[in-house]
Amino acid sequence: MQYVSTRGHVKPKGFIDTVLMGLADDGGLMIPEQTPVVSSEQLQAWASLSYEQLFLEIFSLYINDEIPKDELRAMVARSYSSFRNKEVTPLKKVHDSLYILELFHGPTFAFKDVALQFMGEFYSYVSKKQGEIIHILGATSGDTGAAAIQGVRGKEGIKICILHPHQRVSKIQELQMTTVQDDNVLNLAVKGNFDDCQKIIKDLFFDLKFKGKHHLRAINSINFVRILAQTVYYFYAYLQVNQGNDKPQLINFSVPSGNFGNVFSGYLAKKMGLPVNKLIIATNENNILERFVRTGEYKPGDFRSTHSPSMDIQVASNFERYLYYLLNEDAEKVSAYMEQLKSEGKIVITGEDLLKVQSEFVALGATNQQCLDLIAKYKSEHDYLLDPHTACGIAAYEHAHMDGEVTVALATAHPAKFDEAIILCEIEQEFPEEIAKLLDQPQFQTVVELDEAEIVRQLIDFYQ
Ligand SMILES: Cc1ncc(COP(=O)(O)O)c(C=O)c1O
Ligand SMILES: N[C@@H](CCOP(=O)(O)O)C(=O)O
Repeated sequence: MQYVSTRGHVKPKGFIDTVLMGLADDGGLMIPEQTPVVSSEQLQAWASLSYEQLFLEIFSLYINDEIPKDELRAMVARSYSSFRNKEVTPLKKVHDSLYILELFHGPTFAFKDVALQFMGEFYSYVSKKQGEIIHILGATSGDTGAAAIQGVRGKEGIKICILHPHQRVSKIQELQMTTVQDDNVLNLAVKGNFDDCQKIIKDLFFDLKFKGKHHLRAINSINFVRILAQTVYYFYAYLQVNQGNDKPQLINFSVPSGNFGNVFSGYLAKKMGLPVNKLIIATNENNILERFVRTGEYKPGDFRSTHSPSMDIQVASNFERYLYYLLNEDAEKVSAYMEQLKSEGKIVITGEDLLKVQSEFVALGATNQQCLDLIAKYKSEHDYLLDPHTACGIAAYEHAHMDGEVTVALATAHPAKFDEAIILCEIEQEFPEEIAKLLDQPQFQTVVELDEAEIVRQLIDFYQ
């Protein structure tokens, strides 16, 4: 399996080189040259596998044996040994048509742990085996940063710098990142929003001289391995829902979305042959994706701070990967569209292409009030406490009226991370011990202006 760029100007690369490259050198995103397809017989044969075994089967379709099987198995076992539930991503039945896939049982209580625990192992492996210098640079709206730091803290040969928007993440997210004292961790709190942070890191990754000189590596979902690791739980959920069914059912997934990484993993799983009906894209009031699915116009709007801060994102970086497939893998067309987005501030998809989008996705941008109402409703009707991101997912599911079909709603974070919203619903929750103990710890972070030159100075100082 070789990997190419959505913009067509990167020579095909193997798996490890693709992960190390992160953002494609031509500014695009790396994707597999062909998508491996899993037959229905193969899928059935996977039904009895554990999460870790399923991970190995799916990864073996993509990694060309570049990591010996026994080493990969050990990396996967270590990655998921830190999860509090042995199923890794357990599925809870709400009623016959709705299941909740809990993705928050990892060390930092959000779905990012599923991929980033493995990425920590991966970077450690290439650092030791290949002597690669690993200087991670990432941007976060709160969860990726915490999970990435947890995945590599204290690991030899690795340094990590995370940019987060100052005072725009939840208190627990901030504590998860900034109470880590290991020398290989730097937190820069940027006086801007997540889109600003993401733009800065993308600019730096695209400066190939700077990237090469400082050995920059990506942990955001611009990195294909993040996408791939996230496909595993779509397969796992499908197999769990259909366990023992003679006639396996097509299912819908409702996915709280921001950077479009999680839902793109679902799209990839579907491309690989997973019987998925609709992918429901749930956003908050930063509803660029909803507007895109409804009208075909992809146009970043005004940034809003909401009760689901991790999804306070206007520029969805993985949208480009979807565009590539929508445009029949025509890299020249993708490049032209991305150029247009830069120069005119929007892209418009029309005609057959728009119908195709609408046949694959349903989308809703939940308002702040809808989000809070859903949290209160599920607590009182189902005694289930949703976090505000998951609540947007459930709001989108209810709006889509998928009655009579089976939908799996992805629970992307634990409510304890977002008590600010839970309190507004007049609900008191008990914090898990791992979260409660963060509250009285000292914090380490450097607050910086939204100034790329200043951020670069901080990075050079840290990486040397
Ligand atoms: C809790 C939570 N839910 C949903 C999302 C959105 O996921 P994605 O960016 O993959 O669309 C994020 C952040 O990305 C998140 O942290
Ligand atoms: N919500 C994310 C934003 C970054 O997304 P990523 O999937 O590209 O890492 C976060 O919590 O940081």
